[in-house]
Amino acid sequence: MVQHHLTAEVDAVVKQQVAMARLGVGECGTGWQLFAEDGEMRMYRREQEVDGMVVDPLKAVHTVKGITGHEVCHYFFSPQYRYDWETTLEHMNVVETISEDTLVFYQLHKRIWPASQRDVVFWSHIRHLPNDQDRDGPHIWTVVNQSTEHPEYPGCSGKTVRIYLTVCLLCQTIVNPPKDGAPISRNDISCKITYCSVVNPGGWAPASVLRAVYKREYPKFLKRFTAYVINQSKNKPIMF
Ligand SMILES: CCCCCc1ccc(-c2ccc(S(=O)(=O)CCO)cc2)cc1[C@H]1C[C@H]1c1ccccn1
Repeated sequence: MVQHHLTAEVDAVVKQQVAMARLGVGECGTGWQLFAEDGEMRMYRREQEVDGMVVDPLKAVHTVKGITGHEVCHYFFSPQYRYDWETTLEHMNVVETISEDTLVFYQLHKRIWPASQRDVVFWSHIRHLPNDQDRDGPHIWTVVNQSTEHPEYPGCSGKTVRIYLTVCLLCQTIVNPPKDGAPISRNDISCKITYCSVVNPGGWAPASVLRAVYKREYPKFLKRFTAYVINQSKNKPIMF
């Protein structure tokens, strides 16, 4: 099978991002500050600037009952559901289908006053990995999104500012089998979610504006997305 020119990059970035996501916030060195908490959800960020621009890495951990890692990654990766949960989207389209588990997206996000409107081109890859703690346990599922270039979407349209991002959603399914040997139901499962994101906002935007936007948007996004997966999955057979 002829390899796509991105195949090697996808494999390298996915491996690197999964390794990073697996590190707890304690282990990846100090500097992680908790900035939002809601029930089981904890959101951390590190204050980081690149060429005077705020690119604060974000790491969120969350545990959600009644859904699996496969289901969380399925709804995060698949384009047909995106408008349902990504409220900051003005337009999205699949630019290229590299394979059934690797797509290239274009996304135009709603303008966030006073900054100019942003857009992004990224490849998105979904993969499951053997669970190295529990050999016969459910696999770990991940989706990695990484900015990329695409000839049809040069980053200099003038009207919008091109952003750059690396995102890793890593999901571990926890099963507590019922004592009486009954079949596993949604009451017996939960999903440990780690969401890592680094967004370079492209053109300059005031640090105070960016930090306020991230502080507001990320918790909203993760709560809304996980609620969406619960609602979509509740009356369907469990996807392990
Ligand atoms: C002045 C603001 C400049 C940056 C605006 C912007 C653009 C894209 C993005 C973004 C793009 C993709 C992803 S994803 O995880 O791959 C899912 C697929 O959509 C996630 C977040 C974020 C933000 C920042 C609003 C902030 C924000 C944070 C979470 C959600 C929406 N907006």
